[in-house]
Order: sequence, then structure tokens, then C-alpha cells
Amino acid sequence: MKMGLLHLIPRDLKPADIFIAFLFMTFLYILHFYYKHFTRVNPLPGPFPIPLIGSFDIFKGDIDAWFYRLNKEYGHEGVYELTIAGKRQIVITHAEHIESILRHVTRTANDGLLDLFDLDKKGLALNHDYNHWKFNRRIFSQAIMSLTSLNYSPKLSKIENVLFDEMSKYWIDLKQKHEDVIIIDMAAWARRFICDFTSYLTTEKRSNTIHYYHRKLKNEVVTKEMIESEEFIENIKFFVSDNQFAFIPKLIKGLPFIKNRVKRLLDNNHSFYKRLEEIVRKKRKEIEKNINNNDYDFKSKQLDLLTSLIITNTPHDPQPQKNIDPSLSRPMTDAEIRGVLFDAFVIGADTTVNTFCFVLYYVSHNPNVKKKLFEEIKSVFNDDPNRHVTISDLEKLKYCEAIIKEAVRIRPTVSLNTRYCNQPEEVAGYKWPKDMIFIMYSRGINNSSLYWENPEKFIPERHYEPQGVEKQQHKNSFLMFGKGPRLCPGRKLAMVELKTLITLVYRKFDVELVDMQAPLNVETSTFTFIKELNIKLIPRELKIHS
Ligand code: HEM
Repeated sequence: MKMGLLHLIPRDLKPADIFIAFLFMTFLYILHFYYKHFTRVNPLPGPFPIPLIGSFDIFKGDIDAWFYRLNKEYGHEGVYELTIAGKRQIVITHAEHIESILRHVTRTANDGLLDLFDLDKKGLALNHDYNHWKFNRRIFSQAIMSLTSLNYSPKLSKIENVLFDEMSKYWIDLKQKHEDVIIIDMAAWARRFICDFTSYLTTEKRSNTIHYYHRKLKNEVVTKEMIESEEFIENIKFFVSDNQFAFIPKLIKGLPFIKNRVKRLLDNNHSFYKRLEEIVRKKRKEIEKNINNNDYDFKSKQLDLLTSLIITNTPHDPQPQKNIDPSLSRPMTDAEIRGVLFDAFVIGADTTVNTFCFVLYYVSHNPNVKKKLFEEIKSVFNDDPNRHVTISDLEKLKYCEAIIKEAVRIRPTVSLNTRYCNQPEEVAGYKWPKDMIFIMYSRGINNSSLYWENPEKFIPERHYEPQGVEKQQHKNSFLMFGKGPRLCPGRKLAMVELKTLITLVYRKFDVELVDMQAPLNVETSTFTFIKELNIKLIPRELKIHS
């Protein structure tokens, strides 16, 4: 058959003919693209699209800043459109218009390179396949929920306190003799802290990235184990900052500049997958050894995330589910577990690191908020300022929680939230055919004066005192963790992690920005990534009573 087709190509074809044919095909493609554009349903305002890529702005590096500009230009009516990677997308900028799309389950159309990256049917966040997603979601949600259960939470608090004690000792060690303050890049430290913490929650063995980073700063020898931990961080960083290349159309993946970037991202992911799969294999061996040791009882143990993922739907499952759909009742494979671990480390860790750094940034710009936060911490730890922060302390730290929400409102770490509608849907007063992609622009909604008084001001009280809650607030004007079936499964864990870490930092140190004029130093792809946050730590000398 192939030979037959080759015979149809004239033998005396010259390079010039091939070039002309190429130009002709390109011309036809462009004609078709603009024909479709000018005859599209419900034309909306938005930037004029460029065939295949949509806009050159997606290659400029700061996608979030681009959306911020577009919101100012086209967002007034609550909905506008743009083309990204050849695909028309409808951007929603008013809270009233998002309810109908939140119940949809798929995030993006399956026409980019996600299958090349083996992410289209793996994990949760980028999974397109409903059945695979549902299976992963049920097991991952249950495993992650047990980490914040009454049974596990004392362990969770303990490890965060212990890691913080270690990290703060490193900070003190970095203090120059003649200085009163310690200057650090908090983004670099927080990224490593959350990585070591997440590793512990996953396997009950921490990684060693904070230790590595301290030694690196002191020019001291680092061990092979530390370097391996650090490579983990590099893998996460690389994916977070370059992942837009996983969404580009297949048609252009071979173009010179793009080919290289796709290859680098692929190499990065393969080495990351290998590391994760090695962790799963080691844990399986450990579990098998425990099972062979007959007196091991999973019911009486506080299980780490990975053990829960491995033993769910096996005879050792401590909480076997009855009457569930048979397609959901099998155990996970190693590759599936690797998929959800990828989410925990990439999505879970990075959102938490960004949010933590944004809190420090906004609190430093608002001395009254800082004072009130410290007053709250003092009132809770008056008995002993050095004791471990526990889950029951966190319940009393209401102002701290309001600060986290306000930081996320003003600068959400997930500012673009997409839904793909695989059936016709009415959105923003327009009837849309199936196969449309909608983007909820959370940063625009969170900062709209339609829902928030003085939206540019950092006022935690909005989320705190009953009388201070914004009166005209729409129920979807602040979706910190999303909504509907794809709501963030790590939301409870994230709040515990953040409240504990913020309390530990402000209890021990006063925090100031090195440069009060500098804007937040972030890089955005489809995720936001904090590059650097230089702060001054002023030790409180633990005189919390005075
Ligand atoms: C401050 C920290 C966090 C923020 C602001 C955040 C926010 C979000 C948001 C907005 C979504 C999208 C929800 C939607 O589409 O409706 C999401 C999804 C997700 N988050 Fe979080 N998250 C945080 C921490 C975590 C943590 C700690 C984990 C796990 C360890 C986690 C795991 C996930 C996963 C797996 C998804 C995808 C869920 C799905 O598609 O079914 N997140 N998160």
C-alpha cells in the first residue's frame, strides 16, 4: 500500500517543487484557520489569533502576566476569547459565569503532547481519561485524607516541627557574627523544606535537601545521597517552569526550537519517573517483608501515603470499601502510583511553596497584619514559646488562616483553571457546542472590584471577622482550592502545612523583605513558580513573654 502511494509521486520532483507544495499547503492551512476563525460561533473580543501557536506571548515566559494584561483589556464583560496552541479558549472573568463548567471533569482537550509525556492517563491533575482519573482520584483522596486524620496528625505535626528546628538551626548558623539579621532566599529554603516534608509523608523517610542546601551555601562537602535528593528538586523545578511544552500541538513538536525544549522536558520527566518508580519498588519490598512477618497489622499502624496507595484494594487494606464499582476495586499498579506521586510532588509541593512565600511577602508589606499575627501566636503559645505546634493549636490560629486566604486571593498560585466541556453547554449567556475549553481566570475574579472592596489591599479580616466578610461576595468569587469533582484533594493537608510553617517562622523570627520595592519574583507557565524571595530574619531570642 505504501509502495503504491510512493509510485504516485513524480520521479523528477525537484526541491523547488517540494517548496512550492509546502507553501501551498501552508497557505491552505492558514486559509482554513482564518475561515474557521471568522465563521466561529459566538465571536467574542480578544487578541487576534496567529495560526498554530495562537500568540507569540506564550513563548515570552510569563503567561500569568500576559493573562493579567488581557484581563484589563478584554475582561470587563466577564468573558473574552483567545487562541492558545491552535485551540480557541473562552476565558471567564466574572464569578457568575463559572458554575455551569465547574461540574465538568476534564481539564483540557486531549490534543497536545500529554500522551508523549505519559500524563494523559496517569495521576489526576493532567489526566484526560475519566475512568483512569476516577480510579486514581478515589485512592489518592482516601490516602491523603488519612494523613490529616486524628490518628496520623500528631506524626504530621511532629515531622514538620522537627524539620523546622533543623532548618532554623541552619539559618542561625548562617548568621554573620557582626550582624543582627540573617539574609536568606526563602523561596529556595521553602522549596527544599516542603520537598523533605512531602518525602517523609510519602515514605516515612525524608529527603536531605535542606541539609544539602545548607552545606552548599557553606561550601561544605555534600554526600551522594544529598545530591540525589537535590536532583529531585531540579526535576520538579524544571517541569513546573517548562510544562507548557506538554500542551503544544503535535504538528509543531518537530520545529527546531520546540523540538529541543520538548526533548529536554521529556528527558527531565523520564529521570523523574525513574526516581519515583524506584521509591515505589523499595516501598513494595518493605511492605512484602512486613507481610511475611506475620504479626504486622496494618490496621494498628499510622500509614504513610505510599503504603496506603500500595495496599488499598488488597487483602491488607485497613479500610476495605464495600459495594464499590468493580472497575475501582483493584490495587494500583506501580506506574499508576508513580502518576499520583508526580502530582503530590509537582502540584502539591509547588502550590504550597508559592503560597507560603506570597504570605511572607504580603505580611512584610503590611506591618499591622504582622503585628496582629504575632499577637495571635503569642496568645496561643504563651505557656511555652518553644513547644511543638500541634493540630489543636492550629484550630485557634484563625487570623493566620485568614492571612493565607488573603494571600491566595490577591495572588493565586493557580490563577488559570481550565475545564473542557465534552457536551453542549450554556456559559456566560451563550450557547456553546461541545469540545470547548473554558479558562476560569481566578486571579481576575479574586481581584475584581465587583466582588471585593479595595481588591488591591491586603485585608485578611475579609475572611475572618463575621462582620468583615464582603457583603456582595459571590459564592464563586474566591475558589482557593477549586470546586466540583476536581476540587483540590490536598486542601486540608495544605492548610495544616502552611499554618504550622507560618507559625513556626514568625514565632522564632521577625521577617522583613530585603528589598521592599521589588515585586514578587515569579516565573509562570501554566503553573506559577517563585524564583527568589530574599528576606531578613531577625531572631526573636525566644522572648515571647515579654
Ligand atoms: C496552598 C496549597 C494549594 C493550593 C492553593 C492548591 C490549589 C489547587 C487548585 C486550585 C486545584 C484545581 C482545582 C479545580 O480544578 O477545581 C488543585 C488541584 C489539585 N491539587 Fe491542590 N492546591 C494546594 C495544595 C495541594 C497539596 C498539598 C496537594 C497534595 C499533596 C495537592 C494536590 C492536588 C491535586 C492532585 C490536584 C488535581 C485534582 C484533580 O484533578 O482531580 N494540592 N489544587
